[in-house]
Amino acid sequence: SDYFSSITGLEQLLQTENILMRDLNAKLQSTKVQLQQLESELSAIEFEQELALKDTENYLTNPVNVYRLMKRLNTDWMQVEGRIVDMSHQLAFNLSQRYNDGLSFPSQEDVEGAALALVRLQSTYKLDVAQVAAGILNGIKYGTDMSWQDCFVLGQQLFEMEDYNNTKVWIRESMERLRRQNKPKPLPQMETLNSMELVAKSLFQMGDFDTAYELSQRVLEFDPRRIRNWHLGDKGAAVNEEEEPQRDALLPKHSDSYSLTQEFAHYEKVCRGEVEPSPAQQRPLRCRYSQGNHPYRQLAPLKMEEHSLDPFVVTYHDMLSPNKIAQLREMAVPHMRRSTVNPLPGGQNKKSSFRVSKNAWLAYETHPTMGKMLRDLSDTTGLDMTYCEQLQVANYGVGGHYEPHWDFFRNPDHYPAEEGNRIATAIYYLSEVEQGGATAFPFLNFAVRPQLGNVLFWYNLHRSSDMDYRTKHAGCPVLKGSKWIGNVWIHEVTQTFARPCDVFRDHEVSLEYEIIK
Ligand SMILES: O=C(O)CCC(=O)C(=O)O
Ligand SMILES: [Fe+2]
Repeated sequence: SDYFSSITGLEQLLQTENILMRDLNAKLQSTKVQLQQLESELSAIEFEQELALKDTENYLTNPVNVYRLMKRLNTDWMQVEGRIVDMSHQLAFNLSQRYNDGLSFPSQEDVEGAALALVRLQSTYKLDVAQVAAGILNGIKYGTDMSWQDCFVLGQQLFEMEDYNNTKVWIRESMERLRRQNKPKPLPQMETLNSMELVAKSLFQMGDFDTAYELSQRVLEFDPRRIRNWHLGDKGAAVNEEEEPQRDALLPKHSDSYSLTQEFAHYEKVCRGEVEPSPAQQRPLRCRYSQGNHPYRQLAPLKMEEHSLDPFVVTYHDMLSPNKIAQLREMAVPHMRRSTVNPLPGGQNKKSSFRVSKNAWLAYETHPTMGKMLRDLSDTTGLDMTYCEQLQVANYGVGGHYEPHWDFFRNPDHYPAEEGNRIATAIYYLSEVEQGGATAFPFLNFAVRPQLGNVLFWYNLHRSSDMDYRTKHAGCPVLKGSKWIGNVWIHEVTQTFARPCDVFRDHEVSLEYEIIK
């Protein structure tokens, strides 16, 4: 499972469908030939029957005809039976067998994850549902239209996830699409009509009369007799209060309280690029050549772009070539697992909708490219790399994201005392992203778009080694494309000379950012 969290799993699913498709096609082709044969045999028999019916007595007094009638019934029809049995064997289509053969299928959790991702994108980027359903993202048409059934199933999924606001939007889009469909509408399967009725009844009970009405009208258009399912006193319509406890509130179950805060709404704005730092913040910022901390950089100076001076957040351009990036990603793919959050050493890692991506940890010693990355970082930042975590390569699929968080640990049990906390973070961008997927700093009012080979670097701690709460950051949801990054977390203890501590505690400026607003 966990196919929805990154692109690598999805490729397997595409492969599964490709195999199923070829399978089904082969079956259809081979049975087509057999069906044609049966048809021609049938018409030969029909011909005989016509002859017989025209003049039955004459027909039956001919010994040849009698013999052939006998033979047809005694053997030919048996063969027909055999052929049909063969055909049904050939047609047998057993998905669970394919599952056991090792083909990948998404689980219920995957389908829910994909639905959640779609809704997350819709809300973060303020997308119009009608446009999403038409395969259009921010004005660019990428995919094919969703059918009314696709939209309905998504609405139903959201209903089961108790996200009622979005249920309504998608069910309405589905009904709108159904209404607009000009060509004759084939009668949907009975299960579809049943589900439509069921959702309509639930919406009715929850007080969303408009959507319920709309839905029931479309059902009745298909099958007017179903009006009887709506008669008063109908068992199906009346739900026993005791069996079905009243739902607390019309708030989506999946949405934790954080996503309802002002702070979160502001973060979404930063992801959409609707805010920018104040002029006072921006004025001192420069793009410049820097010699870093290594004499070699006098010949090949670094291209440094400042995003913020306090806290210090910068981009170093062109730190890794496309070739090396390809190598890294290749090395990571076989080890990619669903990302977890805040693992306590020895504790249970947790999957979470807070962070939807896959990652792999790679040891720097295993490949010269990675060793070189560390040396470059050290030369660039002046930091000592003795205590840094293994390289974490992460991949976000469409809808993948990492909600605002701090990289430092607030609980000292989460890091080894001899290494200290995460003093700095360096993110290598190992891909670009067509739309979305920026690294956002909601308190600093900017977001950095992934650019191949760039490194985003910042200090998580004040010089006094207090935590700098202003460094809260996030990976915005990927709207189109797939995002790859390499995280390097550098720890505090060996940095005495590289970044001498301040005698004064300089952390007051960031304290107010600890509180969620
Ligand atoms: O995906 C991003 O841009 C940020 C990732 C991040 O903050 C992390 O992995 O800690
Ligand atoms: Fe982070």
